[in-house]
Amino acid sequence: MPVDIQPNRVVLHHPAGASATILLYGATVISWISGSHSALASASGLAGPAPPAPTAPLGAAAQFTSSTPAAPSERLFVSALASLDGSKPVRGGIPICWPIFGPPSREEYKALKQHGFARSSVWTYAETVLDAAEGVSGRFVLESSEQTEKLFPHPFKLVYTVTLAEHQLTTSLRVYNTGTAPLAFQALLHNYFRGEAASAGVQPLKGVRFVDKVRDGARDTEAREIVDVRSYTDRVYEAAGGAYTLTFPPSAHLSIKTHNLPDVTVWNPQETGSGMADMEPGGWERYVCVEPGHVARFVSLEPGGEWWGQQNAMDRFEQLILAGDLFGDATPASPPRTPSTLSPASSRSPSPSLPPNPHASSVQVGQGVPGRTGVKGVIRDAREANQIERERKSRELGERQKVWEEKGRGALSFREESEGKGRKMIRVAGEEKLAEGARKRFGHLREVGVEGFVDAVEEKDAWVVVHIYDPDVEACHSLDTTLALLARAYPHTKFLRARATTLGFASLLSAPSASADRTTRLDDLPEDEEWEYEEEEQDEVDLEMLPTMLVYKAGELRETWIRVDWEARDAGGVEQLLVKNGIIPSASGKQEDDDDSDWD
Ligand SMILES: O=P(O)(O)OC[C@H]1O[C@@H](O)[C@H](O)[C@@H](O)[C@@H]1O
Repeated sequence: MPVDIQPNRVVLHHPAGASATILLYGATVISWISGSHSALASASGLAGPAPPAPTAPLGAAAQFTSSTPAAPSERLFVSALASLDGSKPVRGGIPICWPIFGPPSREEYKALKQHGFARSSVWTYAETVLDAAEGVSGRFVLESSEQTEKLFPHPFKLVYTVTLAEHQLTTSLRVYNTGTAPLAFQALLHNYFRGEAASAGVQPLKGVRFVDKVRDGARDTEAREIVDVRSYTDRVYEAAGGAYTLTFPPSAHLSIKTHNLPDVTVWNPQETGSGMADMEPGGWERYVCVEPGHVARFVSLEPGGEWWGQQNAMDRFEQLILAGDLFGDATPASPPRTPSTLSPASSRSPSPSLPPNPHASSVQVGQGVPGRTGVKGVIRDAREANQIERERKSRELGERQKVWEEKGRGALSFREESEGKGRKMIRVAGEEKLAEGARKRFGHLREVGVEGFVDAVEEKDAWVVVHIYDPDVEACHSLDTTLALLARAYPHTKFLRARATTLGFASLLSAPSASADRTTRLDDLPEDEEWEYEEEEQDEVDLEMLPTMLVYKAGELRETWIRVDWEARDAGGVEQLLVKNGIIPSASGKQEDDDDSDWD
C-alpha cells in the first residue's frame, strides 16, 4: 500500500522500507522514517529490523537510534505532548510557516498569529504524484477561504508536494497569487530533526550574517565552523547558502539542500523549552530545528504569479553508499537497489519463453496496487478504467517512438535537433557507431521510448545513463547538451534520454474529462514527425522532478537522481558526478577516440 490515505493523514510508503506521514492538519509531516532494509542487509550482512509503524503512537515511533545509523529510523522529532487533533500547531515534525515567520512584522498582518496560519489549517490531499521505486510523492492543497480572508485578505493557493525516496525526503511549497493585488509573504519549513542536541552541529554557516533572537534581534556574523546548540539558540541566518549538513556524531548525518529558501533558522530552546506546554520533558535534548526559509525579506508575488521553494533532506547513509565509502574500495559505486519499475526485467536475464513486457513502462507506476481509497479512489478507478485504452495508445506511441529513436541515433541534443543543426553529418557518423556498438562502444546520445526502454538499459557490461527529460525544462536542455558531449568522450558508457511523458514518469494524472477535448503537439519531434495527439493519453509531467537521471548496470537500477542538476552542482558538474560514482572513468582514463574527430 504505497500511499495510504486515512481520514486525517496520508502515509507514503517506499518499497525499500522508508515512510512519511503527513497530517492534513497543517500538511505537517509528522514522521519521516528513512532507510532501506536491503541496503542495510547487504552492507552489514544482517537483515534490517522492521521500521516502526508510522501509524504507531508518535512517541513509540520516534526512537533515536544513534547506534544504528543504517537502519530505517525516524528522522523527525515530535513531542510526546504535541496535539495532533488540530487544536494547535504540532510541536515537531515539519510545520509550514506561511504567510509569515515569527510574530507579524508588518502592520497589515497584525491579525496573524506567530508563523501564520498554514500550519494550523486543514489542507486537502489533492493527488498522488509519483508512486514508484524511484519515489512516492503526494500533493496537498490549501486555498484561501472565508476563514483565511478574515485574517489575511489575499486570495492564494498553496500546493505542497512531499516526495519520499529510499533515503530522502523532499518537500516543495508552491504559492499562487490568485488575487488581483500583489501578495507579500514569508515562507519557512520548520524542521524538527531528531537527534541528540548536545552533539549536534550545523554547517557551513561561518561568515554568514544572522539575527540573534536570543539577544533581542542583535545582528552578528557567525564565527564558528560548526554551529552547535548546547546553549539556547535562536538565530536567523540570512542568505546562508542554501545547502547544509546536520550531524549528530557519531552516527546520524543529514544533508539539506534547498531551492528558493535562502535563509535558515537554527533553533533549540534548551531549558527555556520547558516553558512550552506541549514540549515533552527534556524534549529539547532530542532535536535541533534547522529551518530553511525565505524570511529575511518578503516575497512579493504579482497577481497570477507563482513562487516555489523546496528542500531536500537526505540521510548521510545514502551519501556514503553512493560514494562507495561504506564498502571500501572493493565496491565501485552502490549496492544493488530496489529494481526500478521502469525496468521490470531488473537483473534477471530475459527468458526466451517470457520476454520482458515491452509495455511495462507505459503502465502508470503503482497501478493495480490496492489502497488508494477515499478521494484518490476516484482517480485510481479512472486510471484503471482507462488502462486498456492507454496501453493501446501507448503501443501506437511506441511505434512512433521507434521511428523517432531511429532518427535520434545521432549525437545531437534535442536543442540541436529542433534547430536542425548538422543532422546529416552526425547521422552518418551515428551509423558508423552503431556497427561499433557490438563491441560495446556507443559514442552517442540516443533517444529511447516506451518500446525500446527495457532492452536499451539491459547492457550486460556497460553502464547505462538515462536522462528523463521534458523539453519545457531549461535545465534539461543544458543537461542534454552536456550528455551529448559526454557520450562522445566516453563511448564505453551508454547515454540515453527518454521523454518523461512518454514513460509516464512522475506524472500528475488529472481526471480524464479535464483534458479530453484538448489537443497538443509534440513540439520537439523532427518536423516530419509532427503528430497531433489527444492530451489525455499523455500525462502532465511533474516538472519539479526533472531533470532526473537513472543509471543502470546489467539492467539493474543503481542510481536515481531526481533533480540531477542539483546533485551535479554539488559534485562540481555532471562529468564529476559520474566519475565520482564510477560510472565513467576519471579524466585520465577518458577514451579519446581519433575516429570520433569527424563527429563535430
Ligand atoms: O512555539 P512556536 O510558535 O512553534 O515557535 C517555535 C520557535 O520557532 C522558531 O522558528 C523561532 O525562531 C523561535 O523564535 C520560536 O520560538
